[in-house]
Amino acid sequence: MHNYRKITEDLYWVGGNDRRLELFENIFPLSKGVSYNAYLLMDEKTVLLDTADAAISRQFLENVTAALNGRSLDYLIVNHMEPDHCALIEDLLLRYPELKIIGNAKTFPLINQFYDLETEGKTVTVKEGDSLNFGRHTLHFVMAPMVHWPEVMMTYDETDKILFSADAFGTFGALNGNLFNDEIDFDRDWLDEARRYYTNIVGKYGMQVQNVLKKAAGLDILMLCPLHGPIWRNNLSYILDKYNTWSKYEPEEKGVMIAAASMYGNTENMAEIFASMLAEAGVKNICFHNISKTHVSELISDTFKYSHIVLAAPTYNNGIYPLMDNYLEDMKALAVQNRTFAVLGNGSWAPQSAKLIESKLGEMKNIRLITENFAVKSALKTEHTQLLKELAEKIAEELK
Ligand SMILES: Cc1cc2nc3c(=O)[nH]c(=O)nc-3n(C[C@H](O)[C@H](O)[C@H](O)COP(=O)(O)O)c2cc1C
Repeated sequence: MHNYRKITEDLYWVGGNDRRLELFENIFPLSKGVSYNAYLLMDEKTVLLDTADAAISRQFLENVTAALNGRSLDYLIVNHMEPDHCALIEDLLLRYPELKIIGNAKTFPLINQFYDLETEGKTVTVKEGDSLNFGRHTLHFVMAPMVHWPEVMMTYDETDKILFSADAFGTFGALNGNLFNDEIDFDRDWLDEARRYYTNIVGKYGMQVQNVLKKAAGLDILMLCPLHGPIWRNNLSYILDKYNTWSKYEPEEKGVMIAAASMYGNTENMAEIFASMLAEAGVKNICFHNISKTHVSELISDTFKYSHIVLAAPTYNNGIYPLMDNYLEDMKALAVQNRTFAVLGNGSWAPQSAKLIESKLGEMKNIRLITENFAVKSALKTEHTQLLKELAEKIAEELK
């Protein structure tokens, strides 16, 4: 049975939710599912903006068929060629043989790479600033390369002032019936997943996001329609400001994130004691992760969120404890920058972890280190506590 939704007089949401998928991109845990959004414009011509993931093919096709209400589909705009949004192009071509596909010069080679489709004579290539009229609506195309693939573009409806923003402004999390941001408590229920989505999926491409934000600033936008998560139809500055902060790699909050790795509990104990010292020094905004329990995507999300980060890890085979090493590699890959780090090391015979972690942090941009090879042997002893206390007080002072 179809489950499409009306957005405006002639625009419909024809996407669907997947609450079964364990891992997005086979990496990121989805505790709250994910939505794949697609939009159908019913003008003199019928225009679909993106398709969906194969997992929701039946729901999507039923929605499109029902919303078309007996009409045929004239155009498909492919804003993004990632398979979670383009998996159903073939199904549409089979159902609507007259369908024309609108994309840019980078879209069509990707279609041919992923699929064996007969698209000869069925494509319309657009470039930056081009516009097409479909009756009442004129849509114009805004290239958004690397937000987060090279072919990504956004489509701006000049008539109703709606930006179809591809993956930008999207979030993990299935829609719970409510489709619009003004029907939900985004800050309470969605922000953490939106940050986790942005930082892990698009985080590397801050500069490209900045470019798109500049383009968006030149448009009069009343509604943002992303490919995942709720549609924004008021208070747009909230999500635009978040994107601005995240893409500039600026901390969202003054506070401390502690990421502790430990096998036998001694490094963890040191991190716990350090958390208490921070609290006693007056720091209120502290979050603590045992990195063996917290998925690295959440660690990355909090790394983007907090101003100060404490990494605590034992030495492992003359190297960094593997899960900490993996987290550091992810930080590097996602271009984490502009942060203050303190590193607490441990090792029973030749502690190396602090030195090695600090060296990796040194490869990242604008990282400030407030420790230098601080390491204990096996467990924290009173001889180290004064130093730790001073470190906690220094951080507290900086957060005032
Ligand atoms: C597989 C393995 C490899 C280790 N390699 C080193 C090492 O290269 N250098 C060192 O000083 N300690 C090494 N250690 C010892 C731990 O780093 C050390 O016992 C540390 O205190 C453990 O902290 P934890 O109680 O937080 O797990 C190793 C331990 C294990 C299990």
